[in-house]
Amino acid sequence: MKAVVIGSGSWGSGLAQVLADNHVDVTIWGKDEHEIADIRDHHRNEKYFPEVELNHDIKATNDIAVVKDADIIILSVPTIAIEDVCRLITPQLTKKTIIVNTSKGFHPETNERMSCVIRENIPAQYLSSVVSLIGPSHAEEVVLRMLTTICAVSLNEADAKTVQHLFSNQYLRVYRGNDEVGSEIGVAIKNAIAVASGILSGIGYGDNTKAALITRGLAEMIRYGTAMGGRLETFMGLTGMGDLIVTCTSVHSRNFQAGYQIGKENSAKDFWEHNTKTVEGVRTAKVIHDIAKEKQIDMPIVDEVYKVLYENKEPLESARDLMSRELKPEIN
Ligand SMILES: NC(=O)C1=CN([C@@H]2O[C@H](COP(=O)(O)OP(=O)(O)OC[C@H]3O[C@@H](n4cnc5c(N)ncnc54)[C@H](O)[C@@H]3O)[C@@H](O)[C@H]2O)C=CC1
Ligand SMILES: O=C(CO)COP(=O)(O)O
Repeated sequence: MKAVVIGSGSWGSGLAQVLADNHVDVTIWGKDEHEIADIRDHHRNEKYFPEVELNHDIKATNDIAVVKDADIIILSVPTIAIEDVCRLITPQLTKKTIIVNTSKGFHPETNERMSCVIRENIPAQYLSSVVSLIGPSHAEEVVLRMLTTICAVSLNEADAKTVQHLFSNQYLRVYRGNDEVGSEIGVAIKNAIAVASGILSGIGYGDNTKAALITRGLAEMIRYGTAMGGRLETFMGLTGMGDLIVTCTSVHSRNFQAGYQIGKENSAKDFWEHNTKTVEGVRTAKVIHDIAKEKQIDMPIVDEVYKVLYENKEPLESARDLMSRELKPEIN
């Protein structure tokens, strides 16, 4: 089995190491020459994990021809780059391949889910199926081989099983699922809620606030996700509640960190001017806000994140407005 990981950032490096630990022949392809040279020559990815020595069996290259005879290709780039990398690899493909999606969010213009974007851009003769490998998994902990569980979600059960077995080991346990809609929506929305979690912590609120945010954030995820066709039980699992918890509570989360800065400064201005990191929740908040408005789905937390990010609303005012909404029964 030959695997190629597209993307030499934090998650691409983390997943490549899992495969190398499992004795799979794995090569990382990246466009960033410095990241690739660092992995290839020094077995490190200093930009993301300054203290970590990666598995020496991970190969790395800038040459996209590496995907030619791959049995499985793992896409680990931000959602804005998924269509580009599909177009880049397609002319190289010579046989049917499993494409693994690991990105969390929507297409930057069409707002489509990642599996749909991949199916539209990789011709059927080269695509066995799309499997999304998603769940609560910060790369910073996976590279240190800390116990982690994720889910291989696909409409093709045989390919989901292949991915499940390929990645599972003593520190990474991979479950299987087939609710593509629910899972992909769950892992996208949790990023927008994690921005809210960071904002509230940045303002200075505590654990009660975080518990409230996670619980009511889950209610919004379920309301939106089931309206879009996801199954209720999916949102109780790793790609729903699981990913929501880890992203809303972890210092590793870039979505949480972005929100924290915004809450501390009581403004999103500096974030917009200076951010260079991958913060998927920022665009996701806009997508969910726009679609929920059109479909009249009540999403008060996501709406306030949207207002802070795109309408210059002060986070303190957003928190006040959330608390002074009409009083309701808990289950709705
Ligand atoms: N970092 C993590 O712990 C996890 C990240 N994810 C998801 O994985 C996706 C990728 O995120 P990260 O690896 O964390 O981002 P990152 O910011 O650490 O790395 C992104 C990588 O993609 C490359 N890239 C960007 N645009 C590109 C393009 N047009 N063509 C080729 N390469 C391009 C960059 O050079 C960089 O190497 C995101 O959707 C994220 O939500 C999912 C689970 C865990
Ligand atoms: O998706 C993740 C963990 O499951 C990574 O979260 P961040 O993108 O917020 O760092």
